[in-house]
Amino acid sequence: MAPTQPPQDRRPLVISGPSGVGKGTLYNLLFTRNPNQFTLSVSHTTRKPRDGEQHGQHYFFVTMSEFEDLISRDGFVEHAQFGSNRYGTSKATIAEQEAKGLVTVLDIEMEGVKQIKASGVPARFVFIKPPSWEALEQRLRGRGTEDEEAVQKRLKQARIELEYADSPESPHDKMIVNDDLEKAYQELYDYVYGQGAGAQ
Ligand SMILES: Nc1ncnc2c1ncn2[C@@H]1O[C@H](COP(=O)(O)OP(=O)(O)OP(=O)(O)O)[C@@H](O)[C@H]1O
Repeated sequence: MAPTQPPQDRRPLVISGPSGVGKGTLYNLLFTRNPNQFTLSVSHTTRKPRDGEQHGQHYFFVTMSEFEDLISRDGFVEHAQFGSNRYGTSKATIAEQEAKGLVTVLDIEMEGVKQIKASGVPARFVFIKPPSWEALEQRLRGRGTEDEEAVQKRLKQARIELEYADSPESPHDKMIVNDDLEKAYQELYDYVYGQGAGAQ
């Protein structure tokens, strides 16, 4: 039987790793097999909503001045700029989910991980690794969501992320190689619920 209670350790779970390694696949398994215990963090962004995107579900869509106001009030655990748009995870968002008894999962890239670590906000850091470089390339291409230029960009960034994860500055509490999906899930589950929990 899957546990009906969230893990005892309710600190936010920061999941990072190169694009295409299977982060989303793994935490979505965690969510569906253990319902009502986890929640994926909803970010703030200054970019415009795309068709079908809902405020509060996909993102909190805010203006640049609202975003900057929140930065000045130290309201983010991490924030970044991509192109002309800003993205961030607010402290209030995490606190609201914690108050509901849920564990917040943050799917964050390397710079965000560094900021969260530096902020001192309590969190658990998990890094997902590919079994090999070739496997990562295959997964990124196989997913079919990016054109070749975007694949190359993601692979370049992947090298940087993997080097950082293996460096002494790496803040990760747990590294999981996502080779066999069920094995990787079991490792994630055991870490999240405590040693030897035994995935259902
Ligand atoms: N263990 C696995 N073995 C083989 N394929 C896998 C495995 N885990 C995930 N995949 C596949 O790899 C692809 C990338 O997975 P996913 O989209 O979850 O990656 P991601 O790390 O969340 O990427 P991004 O950071 O770009 O959102 C998907 O097509 C997924 O089905």
